[in-house]
Amino acid sequence: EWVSIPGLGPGRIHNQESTTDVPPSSRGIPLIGETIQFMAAINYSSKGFYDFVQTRRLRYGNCFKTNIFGETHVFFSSIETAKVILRNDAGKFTKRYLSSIAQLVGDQSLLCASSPDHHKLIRGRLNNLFTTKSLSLFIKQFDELIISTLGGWEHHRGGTVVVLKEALKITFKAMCKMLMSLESGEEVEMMEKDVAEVCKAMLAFPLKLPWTRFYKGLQARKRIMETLEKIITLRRRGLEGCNEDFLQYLVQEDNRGFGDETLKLTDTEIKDNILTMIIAGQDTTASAITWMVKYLGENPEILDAVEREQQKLAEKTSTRTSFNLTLQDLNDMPYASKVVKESLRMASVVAWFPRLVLQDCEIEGYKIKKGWNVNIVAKSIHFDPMVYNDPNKFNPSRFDEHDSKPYSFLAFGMGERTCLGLNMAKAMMLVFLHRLITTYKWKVVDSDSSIEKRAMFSRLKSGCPIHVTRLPSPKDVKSA
Ligand code: HEM
Repeated sequence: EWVSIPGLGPGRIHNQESTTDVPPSSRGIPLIGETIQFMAAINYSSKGFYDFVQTRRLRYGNCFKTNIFGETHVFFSSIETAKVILRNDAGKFTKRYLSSIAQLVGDQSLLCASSPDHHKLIRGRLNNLFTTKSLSLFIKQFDELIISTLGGWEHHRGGTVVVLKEALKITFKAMCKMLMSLESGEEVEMMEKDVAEVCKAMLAFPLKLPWTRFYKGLQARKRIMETLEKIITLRRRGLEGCNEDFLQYLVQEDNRGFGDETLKLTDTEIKDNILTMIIAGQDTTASAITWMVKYLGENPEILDAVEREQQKLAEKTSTRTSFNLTLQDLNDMPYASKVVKESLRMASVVAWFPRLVLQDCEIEGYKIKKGWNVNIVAKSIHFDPMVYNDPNKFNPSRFDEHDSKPYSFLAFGMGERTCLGLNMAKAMMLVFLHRLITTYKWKVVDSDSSIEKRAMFSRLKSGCPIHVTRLPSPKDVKSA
């Protein structure tokens, strides 16, 4: 169970020494600061990074300062500050990841773009890809993918599958198809392994020696870039049919040229951002799906309610010529949508959002200096009892009321850096849920809640193994 700390209002200070306007902190060791404690939490604690934050929140309150990798970091856990920093009205903040992460996903990546102008350019170009039309096509493709994958689960190891492992395979395939129309083959398998190596290296100590995780991650990135280069070259030469995918759109728009060279994305920008979208979309969504299955497995009444809703929908779709799920079907899943939202709150897959301070400013009464890093801890907000009643309880109905506090739900971030793929992520979770529930009776066979060590996104260590037994299909039920 996550520890919740009642009564920690914004800026409440527990440290007697902190009477100045500098955020409370422990000094740590000169130069190294609290790097060791931070890395220890990521590498050894069953709650990962969150353990580092929670220990200090208990000591100092919702705001504390520390030093990691030679830089000053201030962590904030209140909705008021989340609003100030994520809205960024005065342009005082920009995003900045640890430089090791930027090296792995690429310095042209939207995820890491620090310069506001560069971010705006890339975001503008990528944003065009996330239309309702592409979402509808994606839902159909994802549904077909899920049906074909899920179909064999009852024959797999006596009906036991590890949800995270399967979800990672499925979301990887979905991303590759949507982005580049890549479906199977050696290239895809190699890339899947390499993307996993890149992800593993993200929170590793940034040492470039051949046996380190970081080095292996960089090598994997190099191989991915070479594959993407080959694919882009073929597309630019018009040698690869007329695919309706994100890459084709990016290449075509570039060929049209807009008459403005500055709006063109270079091949490096395209490559970095294809990798970015695979990383941003695969691991996060697979982790969220896994947590959702775990929470439902632990809450049978909620599972019953969502089963009723989904079976009703399955009866409806089984009478249609195409029984694939549509965007409209997903809009007709009000309870499952709340299950998805509540799972995202509790899982807090992206636990914190890092920003760089561009100008001296004051937050929560503390002086924050230019050059410092400020971090919004979404997970602390999601588990704050002042924000969510009984936050450790999995309760989708808490979202029945529509008047939630602003900046209280941060699973996809907020403001100018909000997740670009949020509708696709929610769609994947809903389609997965529908097919799992209407195909199988299932139960979780390992209740461990520990988080996987060293993972960039919050992932369940057990991977959530489940045992499945096939249900009769709605058509069989009718004809019986
Ligand atoms: C459940 C799944 C997902 C979660 C929880 C998630 C969460 C997030 C969060 C919290 C951010 C903002 C971080 C910040 O402000 O510092 C973000 C950004 C981003 N996400 Fe997602 N995401 C998910 C799925 C996806 C998918 C499927 C895609 C792509 C298809 C995607 C693409 C992106 C991109 C490109 C950004 C960077 C946006 C920018 O900086 O302007 N995400 N995501």
